[in-house]
Amino acid sequence: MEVLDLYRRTGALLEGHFLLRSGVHSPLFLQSAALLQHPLYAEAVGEALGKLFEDEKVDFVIGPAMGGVILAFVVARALGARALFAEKDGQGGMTIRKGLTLNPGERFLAVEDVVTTGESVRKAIRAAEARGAVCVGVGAIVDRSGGQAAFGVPFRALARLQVPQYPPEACPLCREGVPLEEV
Ligand SMILES: O=P(O)(O)OC[C@H]1O[C@H](OP(=O)(O)OP(=O)(O)O)[C@H](O)[C@@H]1O
Ligand SMILES: O=C(O)c1cc(=O)[nH]c(=O)[nH]1
Ligand SMILES: [Mg+2]
Repeated sequence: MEVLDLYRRTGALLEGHFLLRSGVHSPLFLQSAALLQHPLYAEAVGEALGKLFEDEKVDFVIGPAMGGVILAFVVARALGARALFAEKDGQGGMTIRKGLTLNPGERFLAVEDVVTTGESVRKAIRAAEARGAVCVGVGAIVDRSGGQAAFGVPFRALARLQVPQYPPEACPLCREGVPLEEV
């Protein structure tokens, strides 16, 4: 499966001038919600990503909300595991709501729609580790970190992209006056 085609086909591959979560600017943005709103595509992505981790015997899959919620569900379904999510805690971190079951020693896979710095999925990992679970891998639909993101466990993605990104003060799109979009 060529996932970038799915992004393109569903109008999820945006070109322009975007502010990313990490504060940098980029001419390309992957709007995963536009792809994952299609259950059949979401399921296909979940199966393909799950396949990359089928030997890991995970108890649950967790993703950082919002982008990681549907993804964790479809990957968990493909692996026969539980699906959890971590939520922004309003203080820069992520938390897992009390009602979600999570036992010390359980093995989990963390999933993310798009990894740029990896900081968002790292926060979800920390939230699960704080409850005693053990991270055995990180999966992403797209790794756009340019090989920079690392988690100390196997990190696998369905696609890897090399995309320009700029600190705001050195952004050529800002200099050209292209309006900045906060998606
Ligand atoms: O690797 P990073 O530098 O952390 O950037 C990537 C993150 O940014 C987006 O989430 P965002 O928090 O913007 O919004 P969401 O609620 O739609 O997931 C995306 O879903 C990733 O979680
Ligand atoms: O880095 C981000 O914030 C980011 C990049 C991207 O392509 N898509 C997304 O949802 N977030
Ligand atoms: Mg996200």
